[in-house]
Amino acid sequence: MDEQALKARLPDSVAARVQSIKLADGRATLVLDAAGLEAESRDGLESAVKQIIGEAEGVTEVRVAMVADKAPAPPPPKVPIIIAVGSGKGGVGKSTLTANLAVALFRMGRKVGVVDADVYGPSQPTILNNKGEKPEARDDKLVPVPSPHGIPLLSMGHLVEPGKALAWRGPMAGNAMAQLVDAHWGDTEVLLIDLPPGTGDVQLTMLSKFKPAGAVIVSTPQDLALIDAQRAANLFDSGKVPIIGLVENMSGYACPHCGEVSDPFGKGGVEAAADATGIPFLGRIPLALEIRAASDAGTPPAAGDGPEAEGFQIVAKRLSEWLDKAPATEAV
Ligand SMILES: Nc1ncnc2c1ncn2[C@@H]1O[C@H](COP(=O)(O)OP(=O)(O)OP(=O)(O)O)[C@@H](O)[C@H]1O
Repeated sequence: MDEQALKARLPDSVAARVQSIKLADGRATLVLDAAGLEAESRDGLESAVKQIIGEAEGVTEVRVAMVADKAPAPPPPKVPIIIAVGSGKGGVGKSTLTANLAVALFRMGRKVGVVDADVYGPSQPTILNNKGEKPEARDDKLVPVPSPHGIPLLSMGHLVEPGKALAWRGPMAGNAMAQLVDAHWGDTEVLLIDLPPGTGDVQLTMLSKFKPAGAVIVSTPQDLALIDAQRAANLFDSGKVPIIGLVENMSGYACPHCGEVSDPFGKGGVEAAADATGIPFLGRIPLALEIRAASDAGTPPAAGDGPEAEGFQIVAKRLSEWLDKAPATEAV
């Protein structure tokens, strides 16, 4: 059998890639043009050629060399848009808001993930209901843990025993946060980061390593909480992170017995502060026992259609409008 007859055994699409073919002493040597092929297709091409040519009479060995002028450019890694959720002080409902915003955005059709960077008091595995699960690692990066509400999550709560991270010093906490963000987020479009309260190392690491596209700040209507919220806003401002807006949590309490609405922390303070500083006001979430009970039970109100879902839906809608116009996130 001569070389042309050997080439004729190959399908046309493969034969078109043959740059040279030689047959000597039973050994067939082919040089194939592999331009534009991904690694998997190259492997497939090589084994197909080896098989077809190897079956020809008089061929005892097949050698295939692939050449390509240019390797195909790998697709650019997809980077989710990072939104930080911060507060000046603890206990104002930042974690509750983050989880419910994620769920509300998901129900609006967005692919959302959550990073629980609150290394000192991780509560997202409880709220999003995947406590006790452990993320796997692939190629030195963590794989987010799915949750029943459609939100993949990475939390320090998945990695350390409750309370263990309390003794961590700043850089350790910052590094831990970096591992949670720089993970296999797949096709996640929006990553909400639940930050620890205040303006410490985790926040600084985040600003230097993964600059968020924007920040949402949560406050209660109390004067002191507002001053702290302003401090958090200043931190984002100085890191040139646009502040998407302020959310007032625990505003107005409806008594479950008589229905009377009272304002344990004052009313409208956050909106007034937003007006005064020119920061957009995204909405208010009432203080409701159901919100607390639902969070503890791993059923965030935004996953249902009860009255407690409404405030979260309004804030999520405003955030979604902001996302439509958001600038591209800088590479992670
Ligand atoms: N609107 C609300 N109505 C009733 N309870 C709420 C509301 N928002 C939050 N809570 C409850 O208040 C407590 C603190 O909320 P959360 O953990 O979300 O605050 P946080 O700001 O993230 O606190 P930390 O920073 O300390 O983790 C939780 O028990 C939560 O269920």
